[in-house]
Amino acid sequence: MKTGVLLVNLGTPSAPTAKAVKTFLSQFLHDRRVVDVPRALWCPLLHGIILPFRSPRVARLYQSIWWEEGSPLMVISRRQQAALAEALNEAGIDMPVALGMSYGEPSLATAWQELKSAGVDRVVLLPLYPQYSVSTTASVFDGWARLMKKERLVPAFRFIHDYHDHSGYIQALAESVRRHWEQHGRGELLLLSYHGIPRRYEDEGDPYGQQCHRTSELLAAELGLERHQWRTTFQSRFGREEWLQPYTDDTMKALPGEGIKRLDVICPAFSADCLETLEEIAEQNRELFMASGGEAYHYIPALNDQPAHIRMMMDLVCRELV
Ligand SMILES: C=CC1=C(C)c2cc3[nH]c(cc4nc(cc5[nH]c(cc1n2)c(C)c5CCC(=O)O)C(CCC(=O)O)=C4C)c(C)c3C=C
Ligand SMILES: [Fe+2]
Ligand SMILES: [Fe+2]
Repeated sequence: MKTGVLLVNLGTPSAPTAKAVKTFLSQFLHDRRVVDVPRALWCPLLHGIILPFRSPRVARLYQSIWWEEGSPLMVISRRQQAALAEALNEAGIDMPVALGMSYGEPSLATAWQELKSAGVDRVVLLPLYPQYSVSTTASVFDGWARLMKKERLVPAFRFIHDYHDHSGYIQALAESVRRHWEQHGRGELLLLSYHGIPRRYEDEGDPYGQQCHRTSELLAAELGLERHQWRTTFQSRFGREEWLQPYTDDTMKALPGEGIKRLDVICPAFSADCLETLEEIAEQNRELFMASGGEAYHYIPALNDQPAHIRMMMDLVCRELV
């Protein structure tokens, strides 16, 4: 059998324009794993208010972080794909690596066609979400299952569920923080900000929040931090419902009043930098912290295509070869 790797991430608009953002948001926000409100209530709100008003506003945000080669999330994902393929090749492992996105292009279908053309009949699916969530990981599984419905011969496959406590992941994060401290000095607090989910999803069994807290504990232990030197928060709230707490933005406003003026922020749930880290954390939240009396604010980049991150991906994938 020939095994191939399918790296999956969320996806991103094809251009920083209102039209492209609307297309992307429409596909994303129609996914019942992401928004589970009954369609009769959700669709009028989505089509009447959210898509027309949010798309131009969010397009301006994408413009502020867009790179010459494209959306940071896409550019970094392609680099990860190339780096993993090279690492496998150097190790003498013949395993094609494809990239598929849950929303937009390259789709899972495009990625699967690439693997099929390379003669792959066994697939290791690696959703690049360290912490399992119904809104991300389960949605990758749905996308794969939908695709497989069209196949007569379903390939053998393995699905990497999560890696929130994988030692290579924790060490890669720790290495990144230490390197940052060596280059920029050390803040009084390390804030670990994770993408949020509605609190209700957790109440209904999503282990995401618990896995985020476990990642934080393991990283803090690896760095030898005392309990008052790190904190976990949740960002990127959407809609009126309660999401996982404490909220990142409220924490930013409160920290200087608690005497914390120098802050380091890392976003462990994002395997690649994107709008939610480069704009929301590195820009918007910096402004909140500084306007509330903060003096120094450093965003520590996502693991992206750092060698330690690629080594971790290789380990995750190679474990599935047995
Ligand atoms: C509608 C509710 C949302 C849930 C639940 C959600 C969960 C979730 N998302 C990520 C990672 C990413 N989110 C990104 C963008 C993004 N997320 C939402 C909403 C929810 N996310 C929206 C509406 C958007 C689009 C931007 C916006 O309109 O604000 C991205 C991609 C960013 C990019 O650069 O293109 C990522 C990655 C996780 C990990 C997660 C739950 C665990
Ligand atoms: Fe709709
Ligand atoms: Fe999101």
